[in-house]
Amino acid sequence: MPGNNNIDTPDDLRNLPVTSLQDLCGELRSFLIDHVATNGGHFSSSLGVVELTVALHYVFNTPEDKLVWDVGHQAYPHKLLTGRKSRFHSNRLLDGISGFPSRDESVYDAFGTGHSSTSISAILGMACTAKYRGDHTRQHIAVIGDGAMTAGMAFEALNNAGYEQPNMLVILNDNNMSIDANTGALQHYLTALTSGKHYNALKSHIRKLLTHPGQPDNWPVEVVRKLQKAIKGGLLRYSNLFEALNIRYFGPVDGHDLKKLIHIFEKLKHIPGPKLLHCVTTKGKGFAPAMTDQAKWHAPKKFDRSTGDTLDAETSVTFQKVFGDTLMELANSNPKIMAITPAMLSGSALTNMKKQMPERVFDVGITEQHAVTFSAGLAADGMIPFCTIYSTFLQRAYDQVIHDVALQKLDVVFCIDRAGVVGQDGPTHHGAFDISFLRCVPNIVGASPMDAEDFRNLLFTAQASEGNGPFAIRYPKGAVASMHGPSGFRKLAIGKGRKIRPGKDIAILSLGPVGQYVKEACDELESDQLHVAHYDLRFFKPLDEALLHEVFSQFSSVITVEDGCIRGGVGSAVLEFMVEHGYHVTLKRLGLPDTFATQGTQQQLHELYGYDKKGIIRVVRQVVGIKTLSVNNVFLSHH
Ligand SMILES: Cc1ncc(C[n+]2csc(CCOP(=O)(O)OP(=O)(O)O)c2C)c(N)n1
Ligand SMILES: CC(=O)[C@@H](O)[C@H](O)COP(=O)(O)O
Ligand SMILES: [Mg+2]
Repeated sequence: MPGNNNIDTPDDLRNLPVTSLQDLCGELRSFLIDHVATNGGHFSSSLGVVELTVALHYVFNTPEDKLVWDVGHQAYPHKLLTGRKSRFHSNRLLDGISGFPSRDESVYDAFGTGHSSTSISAILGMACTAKYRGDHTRQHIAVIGDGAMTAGMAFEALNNAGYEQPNMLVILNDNNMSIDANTGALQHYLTALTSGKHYNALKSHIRKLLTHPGQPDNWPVEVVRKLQKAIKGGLLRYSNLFEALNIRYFGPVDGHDLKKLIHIFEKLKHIPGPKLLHCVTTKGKGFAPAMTDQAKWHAPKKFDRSTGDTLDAETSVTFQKVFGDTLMELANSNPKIMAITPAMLSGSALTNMKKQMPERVFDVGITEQHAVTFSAGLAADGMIPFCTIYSTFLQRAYDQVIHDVALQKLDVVFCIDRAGVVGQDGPTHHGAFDISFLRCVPNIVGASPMDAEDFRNLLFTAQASEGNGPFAIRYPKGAVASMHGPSGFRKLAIGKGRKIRPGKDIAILSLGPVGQYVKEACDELESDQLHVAHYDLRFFKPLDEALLHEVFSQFSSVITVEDGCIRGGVGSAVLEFMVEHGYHVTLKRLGLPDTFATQGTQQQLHELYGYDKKGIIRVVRQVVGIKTLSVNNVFLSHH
C-alpha cells in the first residue's frame, strides 16, 4: 500500500487522523485488486467491507474487543490491517496464511470461520463470558452478511441473545447478494427496510412523541393517547423483526460512508445490550466488473486487472459440468426430479437448470439442515429430490440425513459435491469426512464415480432406483476423466464394483476419481515387471463382497486408495470385511491422515498425503518389498 505502507496493525491505524482514512481505504482496495488479480481468491466481499473494516478497527480496541467475521471470506482487509500484510502474498497457498480468519494465525482473529452463520453464536458466547466475569467495558462485534443471515443458526443465536441481553453488536452487512443472488423472504424484508424507510420514519415520530408528549401540536389529544398506548403495547417493537427479538435495531446506514460509520460506532459503544446495525454495502465496490456481474466475481481466478478478463479459465470438462448437464437431461424425461441447493447454485452447476426449469430448482438459502429435510418432504410426497450439497456443508445436516431421510428410507439423492480435498479453501472446506459419517448410517447407498461415464450412470441409477431409499454420490471439485464411447445411460448394479486391470503381485482397490492415479501408477509399475491388479469399488456402501472375496483369496497384499479420511473411510470398511472374514493379508490404506488437512492445490495435497501417482507407486514398492517382514502378515497403515 503506497501512501500508508507503514500501517500494519490497528494501533498504527488509530494513530492516523480521521482525514487520512479515506485514502487508506483506496489503498486497501488497490492492494486487494492487485493481489486477487495475480493469485485468485475471495474478492468482492472484501472489496465491499473496506470502510467497515477500517471504521471497526479505528473505533474499537481490537484485539481486546472481540471481532468475529462470519464465513470469513470478506476478512482480507482485516488481515491486511492486523499484521499480515507482509505475508499476504502466501494467502491460501501451501504453507501460507489462511484465506479465512484463524485463531492459530492471529490474536485479532477472535474466532475461526469458513462455514457460514456461526458469528452471532460465537460472539454471544464471548459476550456472556464477559457478563459473567463482570466485565462491562469489553465490546463484542459480529459482522454477518445478508446471505449468512438466512441460516437457522443465525436466528437461533439472535433468539438467545435477545433473552440473555449481553453487550454485543451485530453488524448486518447487507449487499443484497449471497454468492449468487440472495433468495428468500428475509431478503425482501431487508430490502423493504432499506428502501421503504417507513420503519425509521415511524420510529422517529414515536421517539418525538415519547420525549415531548403531545407533539406534534396539531395532533388531537385522543390520537396521541392511543398512539402512546399502542407503543407501550409493542407497536414499535413488533414492527421490526430484530426489535421483536429484543435486539435494538439501528440503520439502515450506508456502509461505505466512513465518517458516518465511525460516528455511529462511537455512539453504539455506549449503548448496552444486544444491538444490530443494518449496513447497506455494494459487493465488489471499487472494481467495476465486479459490481456489474456480482456472482461471477465472488471468488475469481487470476484476471487482468485493467480489463477484468479471466486469465486462468478452466478448460477441462468438470464433474460439475457433467452433473449439471446430466441432471437436466434426466429431469427432461423424469418429471419427478427436483434439484435443491443450499445457496450454491452456480458452484453446483445448477444455474442453467434453474433458468430452464425454474419451478424444479430450489435455492433454499444457506440452510443445509432445512435443505435435507425439505428434500425429505418432497420425497415423502413422491418426488425424487437431488439434494446437492458440498461435502463439508453436509456435515451440518447430519441429523437430518439420519432422522429425516435414512430412518424413513426416503428416496433422496444426495449429490455430494467438493468431496475429497478442495484445494486452497483448506481445512474448513475439505470434504474429508462424508464416507466415514455416511457409511455407518443404515439404509443409505453410497457411491463415487471414477470418470464421467460412471458419474452419468450413477445419476441415472439413483433416479431409477425408487423405493430403495437414500442414494449418495460423492464427487470432487474440478476436472473429470472424460467419456469414451456412447453417451447414453446404463443402470448399474447397486453395490457392485469392477475390475479395471488384472494382475498377480498386489491388488489396489480404489474409490472414485483417485482411481485415475491408480491407473497411471499401474502403467508405470508394469514397466518394472510389477503386475498390479486394479479394482474400482464404485460403492462404499454396500461393499461388493464378491469382489472382496475374490481379491482377498487371490492376493496377499492389498492397498486401498480414497480421497477422504482413512479413519472410518472405505479402506476401513475393507479392513472390517477382511477381519470379519478371517483373511490374513497385508493391507495398506491410503487417504487423509487423522489431522485436519492443510491448504494447497488439490494436486499438492494428494502428493503431500501420499495418494497421488507417485505416492501409490512408492507404497506398492514398499509393500511388495516388506511383505515378508510383517509378523502376522497384517500390516495396517498408521499415519
Ligand atoms: C454452512 C455454509 N454453507 C455455504 C457456504 C458457502 N458460502 C460462502 S459465502 C456464501 C454467501 C454468503 O453471503 P453473505 O453472507 O451475504 O456474504 P457476501 O458474500 O455477500 O459478502 C456462501 C453461500 C458456507 N461458507 N458455509
Ligand atoms: C467461502 C465459501 O464457502 C465459498 O465461497 C467457497 O469458497 C466456494 O467454494 P468453490 O469455489 O469451490 O465453489
Ligand atoms: Mg451478501
